[in-house]
Amino acid sequence: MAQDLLSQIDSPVDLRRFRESELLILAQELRAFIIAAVAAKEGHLGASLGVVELTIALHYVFDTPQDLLVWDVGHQAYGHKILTGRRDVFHTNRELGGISGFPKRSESEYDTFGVGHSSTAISAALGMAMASQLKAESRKHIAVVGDASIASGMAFEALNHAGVSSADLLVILNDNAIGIDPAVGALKDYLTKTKSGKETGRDNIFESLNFDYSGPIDGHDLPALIKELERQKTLDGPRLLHVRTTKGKGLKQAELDQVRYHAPGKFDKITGDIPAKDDSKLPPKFQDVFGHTLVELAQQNERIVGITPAMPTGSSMKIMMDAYPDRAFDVGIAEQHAVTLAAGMATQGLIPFCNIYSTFLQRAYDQVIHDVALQKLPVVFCLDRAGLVGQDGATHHGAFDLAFLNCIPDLTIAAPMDAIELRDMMYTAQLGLGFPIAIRYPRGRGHLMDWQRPFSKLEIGQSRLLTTGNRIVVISIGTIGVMVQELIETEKLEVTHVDLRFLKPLDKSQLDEVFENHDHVITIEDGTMVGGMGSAVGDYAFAKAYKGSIHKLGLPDSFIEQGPTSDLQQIAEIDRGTLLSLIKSL
Ligand SMILES: Cc1ncc(C[n+]2csc(CCOP(=O)(O)OP(=O)(O)O)c2C)c(N)n1
Ligand SMILES: CC(=O)[C@@H](O)[C@H](O)COP(=O)(O)O
Ligand SMILES: [Mg+2]
Repeated sequence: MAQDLLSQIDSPVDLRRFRESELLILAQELRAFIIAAVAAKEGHLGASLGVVELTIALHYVFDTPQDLLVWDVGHQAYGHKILTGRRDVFHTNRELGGISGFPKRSESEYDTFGVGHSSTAISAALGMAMASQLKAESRKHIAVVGDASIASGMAFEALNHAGVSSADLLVILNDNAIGIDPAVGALKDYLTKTKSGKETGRDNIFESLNFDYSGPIDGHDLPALIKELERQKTLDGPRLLHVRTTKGKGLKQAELDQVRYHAPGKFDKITGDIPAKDDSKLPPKFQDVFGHTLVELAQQNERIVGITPAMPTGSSMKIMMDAYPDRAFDVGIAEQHAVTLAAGMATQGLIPFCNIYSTFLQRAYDQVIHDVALQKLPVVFCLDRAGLVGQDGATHHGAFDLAFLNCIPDLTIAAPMDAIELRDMMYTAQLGLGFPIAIRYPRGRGHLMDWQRPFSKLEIGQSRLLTTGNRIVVISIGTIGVMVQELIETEKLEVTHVDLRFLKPLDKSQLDEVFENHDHVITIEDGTMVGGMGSAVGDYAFAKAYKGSIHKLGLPDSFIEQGPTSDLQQIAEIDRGTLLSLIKSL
């Protein structure tokens, strides 16, 4: 790039020295930098490309970090990171020991709020604005939130509150008409139709909530953005600036196929092409086993419906949506609603398969307890991305589901070891259980090529004895059992292995037997050790006055950062080497 302005920017202070004409060149450089970095190292692409001009304009006009800028989700904040002192370490984005893929308070004073889950920015920025008022500090507070994220309940709650506050809060609605998948819902229709605030007057939804609404303006017109932000800077109180952008802006393929280029993996930085991969010789991803199995079951059972909160592609619910458009629903980023919607459907005899990433179910905890379990409604929760997820890091690991679900009465909790078990659990779940069940499985692929076997009904709460040894028993839950079994077989260990299958109800008769015949119990899981499967087995052993030793392997009581899942397993000591050493030491 001829001028290389980007390399002159170590902080937004440097940026503010540029002339507006130079900022246009800088936008090109920043875009090229993001494309090159993500092409080589993977990560979120489309969202950051769409806000290049907005990011430059915000740091140019506002006095960051004195003025507080909050990004929603944070997957669009790559430009922000690069302009705020992290250009030279950006090649470590999402790597083990590198910078996080999301804004993170411990990483930079410009990262005012840690994000990863959506729809928090307005609440957080409002909280900051109210704190500034109380402390009589003069600063601006800006929340940048996407069109899909603003449709979430939490964002509405924040708008509702902000509208009756006098807080100095500027909400920038970054409207690109898409989330990860095409945006859904009535608000999307409304936003698409919105013309200028002046034309719609008090009919404008944000004005009705007491916000000073401006826009929509072109989010790629840098001079216009700067002008408007300069104006906004002189204002006070709750205001919303509606900015229209194009996700993937500046890379043709990313603009044309916005879903694929949300996080495309490695690609050619010049052509944008994603290298063709032949996946036909690989075992399927668990999400695809879920999607195809759901369609198979739906063919046989017309009471089955599918629900996803904004993750049709990631969860493969899309397979069901394509096969049965009238029976599968993307409800937008609305985990709480998704769970209670499923509960409502279940009251009327439907069998909802509600697929939610483990980490995002955290948002709907009360709904699982109050709306589903307490009423014993037969909702089938399929919890994808359970366990460690890799590069998304601490905000996204599905570390807590086993622990937070196990204390809920009347909820069955299952975790398949492989694709066949996943299918059989889904099959069993729709046979008219009369109670809710959560089936959790991880990100990525299983290990079985031959997985599309005829269904078998599983006994709820019954484990599977995989090997019989003596003295030592390893109890695993979920896919980590594959590693355990492979270790036992390759090392020819005389160790008993129980694939627990169900955390709840616990297979007490199997546990009684292994306590009776073994001196040492090892539990291993890819969830937190605090309150997880090991705790449940330990509690039962205590109740039975088991005299042997119990060794718990699981995620520690600390947040685990990003990195390749296999590295994180080693760090968390739930890997093959750790298990082998432990077995040998016993
Ligand atoms: C609570 C929660 N649910 C789901 C997600 C997964 N997710 C990440 S980005 C995204 C779409 C966001 O769309 P939008 O707000 O329009 O931002 P854009 O990607 O278009 O910039 C979703 C569903 C999440 N991060 N948090
Ligand atoms: C930012 C966000 O929350 C999603 O984009 C998430 O990174 C998707 O994760 P998967 O890649 O596991 O679908
Ligand atoms: Mg969007």
